[in-house]
Amino acid sequence: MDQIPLMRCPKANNVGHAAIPCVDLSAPGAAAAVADACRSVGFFRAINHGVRAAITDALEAHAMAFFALPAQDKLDMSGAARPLGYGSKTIGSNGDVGWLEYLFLSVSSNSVEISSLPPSLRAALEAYTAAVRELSGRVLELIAEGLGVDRGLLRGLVVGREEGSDELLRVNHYPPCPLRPPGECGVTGFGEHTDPQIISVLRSNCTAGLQIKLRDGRWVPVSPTRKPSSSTSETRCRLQMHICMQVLTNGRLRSVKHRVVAPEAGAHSRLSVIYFGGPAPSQRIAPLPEVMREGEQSLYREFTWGEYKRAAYKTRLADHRLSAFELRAATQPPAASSADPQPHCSSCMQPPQQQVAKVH
Ligand SMILES: O=C(O)CCC(=O)C(=O)O
Ligand SMILES: [Fe+2]
Repeated sequence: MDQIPLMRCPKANNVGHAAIPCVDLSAPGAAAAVADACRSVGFFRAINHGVRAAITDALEAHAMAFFALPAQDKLDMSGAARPLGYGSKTIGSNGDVGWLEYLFLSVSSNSVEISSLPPSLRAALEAYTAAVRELSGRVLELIAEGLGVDRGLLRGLVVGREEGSDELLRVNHYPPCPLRPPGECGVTGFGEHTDPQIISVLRSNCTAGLQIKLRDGRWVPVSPTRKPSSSTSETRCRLQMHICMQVLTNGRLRSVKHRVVAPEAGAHSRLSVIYFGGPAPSQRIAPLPEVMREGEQSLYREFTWGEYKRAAYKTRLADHRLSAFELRAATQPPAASSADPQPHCSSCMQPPQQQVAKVH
């Protein structure tokens, strides 16, 4: 038994399902639709993406079997997350907590780094990574096309680099939480954040919990996907544009803030798998001249991916990870933190409190 502090997570506005674009990646207008979704929301649901349901189903089954093992076995197989490995309730090393356990892996060279994972899980992770890497490459091509730049420009940062790239896979398991905070609040599964890489592909089992923040500030739930029928060969994936895409496009594409509310007692466990694509540590990151208009001021200074990652690992989940690289920061006094204020429960009108709960 463990004792951990829990944060309350306000429930989202129940209005936004329609606000999340759905893009058919095989349709003729896919490039424009993807670029539009990345400009407006920073998040979309993809269909006809080519990742077969058999691959996601196998990963889901093997991951669930792994999470059902005793805690010590999970730690012995993968090591404690620092930041890679098996983690439970703590996220990163800067004080973030959530009602979840997870595996966080480097999957850069087509082979999952943690060699002591069960072979069937490793094989499922490798098959999934290969499929999702390909999907990410296609989406990066579509984004480039939608932005009117060379098709290979963004893909080349992440996929097929000889010197390797920075690809990570996170498998999150959120068991139902027996606690019910008062009012319209749930328990935080994964706190508010923007993902740190260039592109993320998120796939979850058919459970609710994910919320995203729209440009107008409203948090909206992302509706769970339906179980695929036997005639459907692929499940739905969600794609998110991430923080460094914001730099590369000089703010044209925005990172989306998102968070997860843990399932309530009696609900199904949530399982999500997120692929995070990023470049090699030596890659220089700066707004792409091809994307900018003549005379446009760069909003960010140039940095290397390695420099950015070192800074990112020092931040907390809700922190704004780009502040050190914003050029405005050099001329204006920096805000204490550009993260949103701590969430309040709308119905109980109290700041979230830390509750101490016993969890298994
Ligand atoms: O579990 C989810 O659905 C999302 C988790 C997430 O945002 C992350 O791991 O970065
Ligand atoms: Fe995330």
